Amino acid sequence: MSNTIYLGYYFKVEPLQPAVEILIAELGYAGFESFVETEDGVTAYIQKDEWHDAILEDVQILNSEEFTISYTLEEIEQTNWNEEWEKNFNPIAVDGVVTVRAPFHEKPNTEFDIVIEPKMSFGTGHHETTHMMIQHILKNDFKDKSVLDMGCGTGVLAILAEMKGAKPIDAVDYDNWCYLNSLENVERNNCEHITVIEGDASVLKNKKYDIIIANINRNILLQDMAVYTACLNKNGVLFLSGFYNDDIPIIRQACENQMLKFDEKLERNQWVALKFLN
Ligand SMILES: C[S@@+](CC[C@H](N)C(=O)[O-])C[C@H]1O[C@@H](n2cnc3c(N)ncnc32)[C@H](O)[C@@H]1O
Repeated sequence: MSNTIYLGYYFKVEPLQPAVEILIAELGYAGFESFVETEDGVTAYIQKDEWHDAILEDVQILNSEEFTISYTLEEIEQTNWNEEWEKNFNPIAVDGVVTVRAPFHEKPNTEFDIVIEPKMSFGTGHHETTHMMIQHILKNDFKDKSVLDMGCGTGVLAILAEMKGAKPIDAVDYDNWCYLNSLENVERNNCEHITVIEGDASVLKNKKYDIIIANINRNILLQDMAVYTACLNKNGVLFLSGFYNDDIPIIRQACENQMLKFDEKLERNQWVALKFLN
């Protein structure tokens, strides 16, 4: 890690909230890896290798007339990411039942205590979509269910599924960093039933699951929906997130094309997490 070249985008945002929160979420989906909130906005980092010309094209809040957002850009050699995120990562509590925290935070009193070293993978519980997927997992029966966590990030959802009694569990991510980070976090939480796999939907051939959790993004979900549903057992459950309220009709249609039935919606700040039944 020590010599990786990053690009730092220094965003100035006026007024700050909720624009900064939305900006971070959108940049996260565009591929930015790390964020540091500042007095007048936010600094967002992306590896130079991951950067492309159209990186800000889908960041819709930049076109908003409600907020004034400007930025400057700088190339940096980042050597101390851990220190940056440790300063900015607070524990997250979901519904007073689950805490997602880093190893250096104090042990909480919640029923489920998930310790993750997020470094740069998505899945600290801070994002709306992770938060709602945690809520879905809490509300549903996972005892002895086989589970796929597709796009596992830090592995946080797979880890909670195991804590709720699921087994066996496959946690899949196509990003090498997320794969390694999930392996670390699985071990850190003493999970025994999770297999972490590096890859995309192509690794799902001949697999079957009672429950599939996929918090990815609209386009990947639409692209891989048929593969997911082929892996879902009869009476299985599919949880989807990583998209906005406005995307529901197209996602619902894709699920209904696969004969899945819409069952429940959770919503936070226009992000949604849907539950479908097979
Ligand atoms: C929004 S994050 C979700 C992380 C975590 N599951 C959570 O809920 O916080 C989406 C993850 O999906 C992964 N991903 C994106 N496209 C993928 C694909 N086609 N196959 C597998 N993983 C993918 C990304 O690397 C990222 O870690």
